[in-house]
Amino acid sequence: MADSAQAQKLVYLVTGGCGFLGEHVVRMLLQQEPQLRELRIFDLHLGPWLEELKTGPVQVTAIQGDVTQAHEVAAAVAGAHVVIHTAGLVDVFGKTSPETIHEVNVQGTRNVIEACVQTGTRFLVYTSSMEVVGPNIKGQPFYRGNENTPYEAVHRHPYPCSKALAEQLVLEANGRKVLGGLPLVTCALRPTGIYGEGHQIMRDFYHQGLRLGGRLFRAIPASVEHGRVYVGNVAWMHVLVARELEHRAALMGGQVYFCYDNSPYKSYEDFNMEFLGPCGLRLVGTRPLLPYWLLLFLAALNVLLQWLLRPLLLYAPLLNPYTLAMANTTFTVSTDKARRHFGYEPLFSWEESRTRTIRWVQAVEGSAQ
Ligand SMILES: NC(=O)c1ccc[n+]([C@@H]2O[C@H](COP(=O)([O-])OP(=O)(O)OC[C@H]3O[C@@H](n4cnc5c(N)ncnc54)[C@H](O)[C@@H]3O)[C@@H](O)[C@H]2O)c1
Ligand SMILES: C[C@@H](CO)CCC[C@@H](C)[C@H]1CC[C@H]2[C@@H]3[C@H](O)C=C4C[C@@H](O)CC[C@]4(C)[C@H]3CC[C@]12C
Repeated sequence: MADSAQAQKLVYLVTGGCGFLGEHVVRMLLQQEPQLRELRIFDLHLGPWLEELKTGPVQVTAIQGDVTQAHEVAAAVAGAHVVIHTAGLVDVFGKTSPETIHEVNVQGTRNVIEACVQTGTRFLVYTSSMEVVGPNIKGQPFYRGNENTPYEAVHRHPYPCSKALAEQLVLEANGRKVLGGLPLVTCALRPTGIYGEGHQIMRDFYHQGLRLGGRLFRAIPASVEHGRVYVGNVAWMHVLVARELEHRAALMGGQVYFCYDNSPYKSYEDFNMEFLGPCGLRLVGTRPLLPYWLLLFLAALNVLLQWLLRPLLLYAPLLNPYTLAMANTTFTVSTDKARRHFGYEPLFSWEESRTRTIRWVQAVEGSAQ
C-alpha cells in the first residue's frame, strides 16, 4: 500500500482530453500508467463521461479551458510533470475560418510551450499529424515511407499548414530551459488517419450509407492506399512516449514518430468497409462509378455552394477538392522507429481493433434506431 502510494507521484495534463483521441489517451493513462497521481483533463468542452473517472484511485481534475488563452493554459500546466497536447481544431471541411484554425493549432501550441517554460514542466508530447508531411498539393504518392523518406511537403490548406507550423514550434522548443534551469524535452507523434470507437467521420459514412439504402458508391480507385491506425494504439504510443521521454531524453527529444500498427494497407473506402460491411453496408462498384474529372467538378461545386450558402447555413459536405485529393493520393507509412526508440509494440492487434470498431458502429446503429 505504502509502495503504491509512493509510486503514484506524477501529474499529467492532457489537453483536448475530451476529443476522439484525447478520451482514449485519458482512459489509457488511467489503465496503463501506475505512476500517475493526478490526471488533469483540459478541454473547451468537458464530457459527462469524466464523472465516472473521478471515483478511481487517481485524482482526475477536469478543467474547462481554451488553449488560445495563455493564462488558462499556464494555470493548468503549473505543477504538471508531463503535458500531452492533443487539443486542436481538426477541420478539412471548411467549417471554421483559417484564422481560427491557426489560432487554436498554432497559437494554442505556442501557449502550451510557453506555459511549460514558465512553470517548469519538462516533458511535452505533441499530437501532430501525417499531414505535416503529406499528401502534398502535387498529389505525389508516399508509399510505405518512414520518418526519413524524402518527400516534398508543400501545403496550402489551413489545417496541414497549422499542424506543420505547430510541430515545428514543438521541435524547436526541445532543449529550452524551463523554470528551474532544466531543459524541456519534446517530441511529436504523427498519426495517419485514426479510426476506432468515437470516430465521427466513420459515423458520417455509416449514416450516409443508411440514407442511400445500405449502399456506398466507390469514388476512389481501390489501388490508392491510405494509411490508417487504430485509436487505441495511437493512445498507447502517447502513453509510452510520455513515460519514456525522461529516461531517453537524449534519444527521443526533438524527434518525430509516425503512429503505426498492423492495420492493413487499403484504399480509404475499402478500409472503412472492414467495419461498415459487417454492419450491413455494401460498397458498390469495383472501379470508381464517376470519372475523376466529374468528382473534381462536384468537389468544386461544393466549395461554391458552401460560399453561397454561408450567410444562411453551414454547408460542409465530406467531398471538397482537398478531401478528394487526400483520399485519391497514396500515403502509407512503414516504419519501426517507435519500436527502436522506446520499445513500442501495438497493444491491439488488427483483429481486435477491427472487432472493437465494428462493435462501436453497431452500437451507433442501435442508438440511432
Ligand atoms: N482524427 C485523426 O484522424 C487525426 C489524425 C492525425 C492527427 N490528429 C490530431 O489529433 C488531435 C486530436 O484529434 P481528434 O481527431 O481527436 O479531434 P477532436 O476534434 O475529436 O478532438 C480535439 C479536442 O480538442 C478540443 N479543443 C478544440 N479547440 C480547443 C481549444 N481552443 N481549447 C481547448 N480545447 C480545444 C476539442 O474540444 C476536442 O475535444 C488533433 O491535434 C489532430 O490534429 C487527428
Ligand atoms: C471522396 C470521398 C468519397 O467517398 C471520400 C472522402 C474521404 C475524406 C473525407 C477523408 C479521406 C482522408 C481523410 C483524412 C486522413 O485520413 C487524415 C487526416 C489527418 C488528420 O490529422 C485529420 C483528419 C484527416 C484530415 C482525415 C479527414 C477525412 C479525409 C480527408
